[in-house]
Amino acid sequence: MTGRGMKIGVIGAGAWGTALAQVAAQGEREVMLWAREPEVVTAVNRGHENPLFLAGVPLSPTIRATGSLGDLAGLDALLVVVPAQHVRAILAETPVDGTPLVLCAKGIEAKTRLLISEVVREVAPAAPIAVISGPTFAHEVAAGLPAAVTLACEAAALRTRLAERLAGPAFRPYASSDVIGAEIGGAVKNVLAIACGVVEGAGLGQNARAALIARGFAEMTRFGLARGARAETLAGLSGLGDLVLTCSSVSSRNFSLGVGLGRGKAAADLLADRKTVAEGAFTAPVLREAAADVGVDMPVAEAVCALLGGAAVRGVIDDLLARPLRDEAH
Ligand SMILES: NC(=O)c1ccc[n+]([C@@H]2O[C@H](COP(=O)([O-])OP(=O)(O)OC[C@H]3O[C@@H](n4cnc5c(N)ncnc54)[C@H](O)[C@@H]3O)[C@@H](O)[C@H]2O)c1
Ligand SMILES: O=P(O)(O)OC[C@H](O)CO
Repeated sequence: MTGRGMKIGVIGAGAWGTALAQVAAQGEREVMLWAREPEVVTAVNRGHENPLFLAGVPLSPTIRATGSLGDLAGLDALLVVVPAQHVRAILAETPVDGTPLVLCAKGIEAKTRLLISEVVREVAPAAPIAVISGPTFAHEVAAGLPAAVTLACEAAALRTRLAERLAGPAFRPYASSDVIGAEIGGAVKNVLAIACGVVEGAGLGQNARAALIARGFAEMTRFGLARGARAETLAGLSGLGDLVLTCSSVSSRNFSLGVGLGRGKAAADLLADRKTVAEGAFTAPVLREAAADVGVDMPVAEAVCALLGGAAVRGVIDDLLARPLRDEAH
């Protein structure tokens, strides 16, 4: 079978799961979308919209929503798009067996320090794994605006089939075999986006933001290389590409969280009662631990942890600027 005939299911009907269902439904192909919220199931099936997470985007009528994970049995591939901290629990209830899983969450599991592919190898050991990651605001992708992603999978045949299945006139997957590299870029950029939001919120200027993106990329690269990622993946769509996007726009939930912190608001207040996820808030503390595990210095990520923990913005910035001078290559 060519990739074009693959039957696709999507687990998670937040903004990104809904946008990816829309991508997979191009050409009037059927897609099964699992939503946790019954009102989302009803809205997608009756009104072809997801007002809770992707308001204002008309969805393809060939997307069928379900609240039962059992309805995903027997499909040819499942896109896993629940937030990183929930992937383990949701997959434990999903009939996966040997179905390929395409991991789309950007984060690190807090209680284990595992990348999501490592979590999935524990919970669904027979499933082949791929990762989609890159600079993709869901509302733009769902509206059919051009976007490109890294599609990483070690198995060349599956990689090709998934790329054939998901590519569209405006959605371009670029193939890679570096699963860990694609995951690390997506997870780390969310933490760095919070830092860039702080720069914006505290009014520190465009020079400071550009410096932070460059030094943040140096941190991402040090950590990624220590964990076995390839440098070209980190410099590609899922690393530098997504870092630049997320560090430049209030469309990013992580950047916006940072703006609030930079204006002196408390993290607890900014995070309370939110329906949408700012993954960097969960990733920052575990990234600090994971970096220490491999002996990598990540001062920007450390600063984000301090701010999320309630430290005053001015003091954290002063500490960052007062660090000993060093070679740029380190
Ligand atoms: N939104 C984007 O533009 C975008 C783009 C690329 C990647 N991502 C990544 O996709 C992942 C999902 O983000 P999103 O933006 O689609 O979500 P969202 O913020 O739009 O919605 C929150 C999601 O979390 C789910 N959820 C909440 N509590 C849960 C629980 N206990 N168990 C399982 N699911 C639960 C909700 O059902 C909903 O699907 C994240 O890792 C995010 O970083 C998002
Ligand atoms: O809104 P954010 O910060 O979760 O970013 C969304 C995507 O990851 C951008 O690629």
